[in-house]
Amino acid sequence: MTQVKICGLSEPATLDAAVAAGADYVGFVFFAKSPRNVSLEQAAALAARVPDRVGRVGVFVDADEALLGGAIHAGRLTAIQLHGADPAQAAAARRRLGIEVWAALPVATRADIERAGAFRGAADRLLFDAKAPKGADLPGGNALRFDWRLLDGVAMTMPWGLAGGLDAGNVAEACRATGAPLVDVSSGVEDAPGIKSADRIRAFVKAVRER
Ligand SMILES: O=C(O)c1ccccc1NCC(=O)[C@H](O)[C@H](O)COP(=O)(O)O
Repeated sequence: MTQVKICGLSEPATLDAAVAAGADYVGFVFFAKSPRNVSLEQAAALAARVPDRVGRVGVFVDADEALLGGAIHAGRLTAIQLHGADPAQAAAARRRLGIEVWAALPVATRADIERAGAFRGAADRLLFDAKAPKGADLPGGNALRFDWRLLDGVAMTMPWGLAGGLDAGNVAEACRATGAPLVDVSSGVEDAPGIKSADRIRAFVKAVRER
C-alpha cells in the first residue's frame, strides 16, 4: 500500500484530520522562513495528539544540532527530513542523533536523480522533490512538480518517496507513473500557504487509497 505523508501541519484540527484520514506520517516544519514553521512548544502540543502508529517527521533546512535535538524531543519525532544536506551530513546526523534520516533530493534533471546513489547507506529514505527555482525562499513546499518520467527505469536501492506539486487530482496518476511507495504533500492540501484544509487532506488520502 502506498504510504502517505501530510507535511507542514501546524494546527490541531488539520493534524487530527490527517490522522483520522489515515495518513501514515505527519510532518512538522522547523524552518523560520516557512509559513508552516512550528515552534518547539507547538510541536510538542501537536505531537501529543498523534497516535504511535503514525510517524512524525521533522523537516529541517541546514539545522544545527541544538535545534535537531530539541525538535526530536519536543515533537517525539520518528524521523528527520533534511533539505540541503549532502550524504556525509545525512550520515553524520544519523550516527549522532540515532534517528531515521530522510534526505530530500531536489530534482529538475536526470543528473539530479543520479545523485541518489550517493545517499545509499547514508540516509534511510530518499525523498525526490521538485527543485525550487533560484532565489526561492523555501527549498520545499513550493507546489511545484518535476517531470516524473525522469524516474523511469531508475533502479531504487533504498526506500524512497515522491513529493512536489501533488494534490488529490494528480496523486493517483503520480503513483501509477512512478510506483512511489510513499507520497508527500503540503501545498496541495492547503487553501493558502500554511493554511491546511481538512477537506483537501481527506480528498488526498482518499485519492491514494482508492486508486
Ligand atoms: O513546506 C515547507 O514550508 C518547507 C520548508 C522548507 C523545507 C521543506 C519544506 N517542505 C518539505 C516537504 O516535505 C513538502 O511536503 C514537499 O516539499 C512538497 O511540497 P509541496 O509541493 O508543497 O506539496
